[in-house]
Amino acid sequence: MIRRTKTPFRKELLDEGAGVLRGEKEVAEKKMDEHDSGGGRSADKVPGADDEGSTAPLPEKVQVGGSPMYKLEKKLGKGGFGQVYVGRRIGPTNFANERGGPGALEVALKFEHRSSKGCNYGPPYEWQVYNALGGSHGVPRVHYKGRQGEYYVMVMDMLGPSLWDVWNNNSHTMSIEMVACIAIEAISILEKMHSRGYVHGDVKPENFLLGPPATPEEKKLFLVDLGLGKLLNLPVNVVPETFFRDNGCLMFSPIVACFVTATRWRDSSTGHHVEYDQRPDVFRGTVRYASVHAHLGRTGSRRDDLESLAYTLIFLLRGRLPWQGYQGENKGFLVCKKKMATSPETLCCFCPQPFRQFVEYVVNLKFDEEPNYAKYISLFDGIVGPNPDIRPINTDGALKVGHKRGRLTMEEEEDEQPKKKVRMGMPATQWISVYNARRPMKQRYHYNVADTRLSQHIEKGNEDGLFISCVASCSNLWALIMDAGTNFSAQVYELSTHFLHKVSFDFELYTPLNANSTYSCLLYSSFVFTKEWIMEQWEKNYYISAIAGANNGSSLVVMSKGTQYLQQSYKVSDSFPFKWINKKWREGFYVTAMATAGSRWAIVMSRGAGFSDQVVELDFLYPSEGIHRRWDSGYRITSTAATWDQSALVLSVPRRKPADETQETLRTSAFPSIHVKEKWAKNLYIASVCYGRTVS
Ligand SMILES: Nc1ncnc2c1ncn2[C@@H]1O[C@H](COP(=O)(O)OP(=O)(O)OP(=O)(O)O)[C@@H](O)[C@H]1O
Repeated sequence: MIRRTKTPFRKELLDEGAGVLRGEKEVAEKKMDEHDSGGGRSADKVPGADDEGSTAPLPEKVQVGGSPMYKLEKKLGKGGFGQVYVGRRIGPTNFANERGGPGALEVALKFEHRSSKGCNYGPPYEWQVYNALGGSHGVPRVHYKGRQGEYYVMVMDMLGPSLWDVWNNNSHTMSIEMVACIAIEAISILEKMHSRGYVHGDVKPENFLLGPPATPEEKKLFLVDLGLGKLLNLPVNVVPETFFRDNGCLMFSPIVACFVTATRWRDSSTGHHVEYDQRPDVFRGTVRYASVHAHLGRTGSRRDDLESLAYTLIFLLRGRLPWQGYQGENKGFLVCKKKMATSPETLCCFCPQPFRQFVEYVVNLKFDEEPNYAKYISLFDGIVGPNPDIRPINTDGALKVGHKRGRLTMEEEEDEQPKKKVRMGMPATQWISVYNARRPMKQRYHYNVADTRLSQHIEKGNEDGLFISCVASCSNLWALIMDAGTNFSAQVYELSTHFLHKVSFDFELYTPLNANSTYSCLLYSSFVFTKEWIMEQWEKNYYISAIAGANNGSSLVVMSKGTQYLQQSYKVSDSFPFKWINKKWREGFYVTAMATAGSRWAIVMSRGAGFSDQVVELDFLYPSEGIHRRWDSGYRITSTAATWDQSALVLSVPRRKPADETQETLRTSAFPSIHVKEKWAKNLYIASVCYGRTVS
């Protein structure tokens, strides 16, 4: 079985991969920009698209893998990696004249340059997927493939226009019946693909093609572009170094793992669902149609294809999606935020009921939940005409799914529990409090504490032998948790109005490994005050042990002596700095404290944190599903922070397992004062607390 390892090597490896993905994201976004501004052009057919293939001229004639000879004719399309041309069969041949099939007079030739990112390890990854799926329901057949000169060439059945072309050529409209037929057929195509263990990963109107016009297949729907897995390829220059660093050829396997899990939801050797993971800097797909989970960097699974299909259908029906038109560097974040904030009712306000129901079903699917394809198909039965022969799109494939339909829906309806809806379109903020099992100890909390009252509580706590274990802020008032069991020997704190709000750059500071070495830091005048204070404390062997930020920009930094930390580094940034965290993970740092002030994040990472692995769950609401999955794998929440938009939870695996691993979390609209006492009665103590966005 291919498993993701929990070694630092894995982090490094995936980070390199993520670098590639960020590159790909730009491609996807660029395409969307073209799409958004031009309005009349398909994302795959943007002006200047020809430039990319200019590394080497395409051959005039092609013959690969025992195929007949083809002459290149008109260009059919172009994507991020490949160029597709009509190939006309020429010359003496033993092949019978066929319309389709291996002897077809006209074929589609897909060229991919050997230096393309999809070909770092040899033939494009898409070839493997076509080997497994080609010719199955809704997937075109590939007849020959091989390399000619600088290009990998795939000879496949010629198809017709894409759904985007049809929509575009029909004044940006499509009839309800047509879209309902597309829904039925597309769900059945995805069902077939998923049943073979694959997910597509880039479902969008441009990737659904009809059969060639004026042929018996002109109303048949096909799904193309099966090569999304290639996006996880690493660039050639990082491969050798990464491969050999751990000095074992087995180190190929994590690469294969991150490669394969991109397009398979089911592990081919074990038959199990692939493991859940979230890497917030990884994005696969096309911004406009991507699922929210894909935006957030979660491992792709069947639900993502269905969510993208839902957006595809609504786009074809309404001609526009509510998150179109965002531009700039922050586009992915803004689009994702808008998707989260758009309820199925709002998204489908001008669409017939079945479309809304479909959206509702698919956005509520769990990571490894088996979609009920038959039920989704049956939603659209009432819209399409009763006679399948005169439907605008052939829905034959769906009949096979439909055979099981009656039975399935009945069983399903009996068993089905009402589901909690995840996307209500109504943002709200709450307290998140995390409780750990501990040996009985004294813990004290204060909340709604104004700046002026802070010192009094802290001094009293110190007198009673308590030190601050965590801090948080709500409505510019502080919450303070003080414990007897921190193991700290001394503590200092700094209340500052200059910590977060004036900083307009990302910056970081390092403590020296020993007190004599020089600091390596960047200075920004507005930050000097707190920065200098922190550095002074670092000199005296105090380390940041808790941090909170208020909406008015002020901050509370608590530094303690007697921590196990060896070195510390922190960063303040406008968006969640996952890339930086990733980099620091590779250097042996782990997140030990987090805070937000307005929409800014402050992250503290430490060496010697006592963790063997760490992950981040980032979402526009409380990421319950991810947390439960992580808990099951031995992770426990160690830091929390939330802005008005997002909540981030850091989960870690401790090097030394506590005797009792119990951890509970609460979300409450008011500070959980009564609940805390109930938890204490069970020897559960507050380990982390924050206030911010947790419901949507
Ligand atoms: N078999 C085919 N017959 C006709 N046209 C095709 C065929 N395959 C692909 N095309 C056209 O070429 C375009 C690009 O193909 P495809 O999506 O496979 O390329 P890609 O480079 O892998 O794309 P992407 O950038 O989305 O990954 C399609 O949108 C479609 O217009």
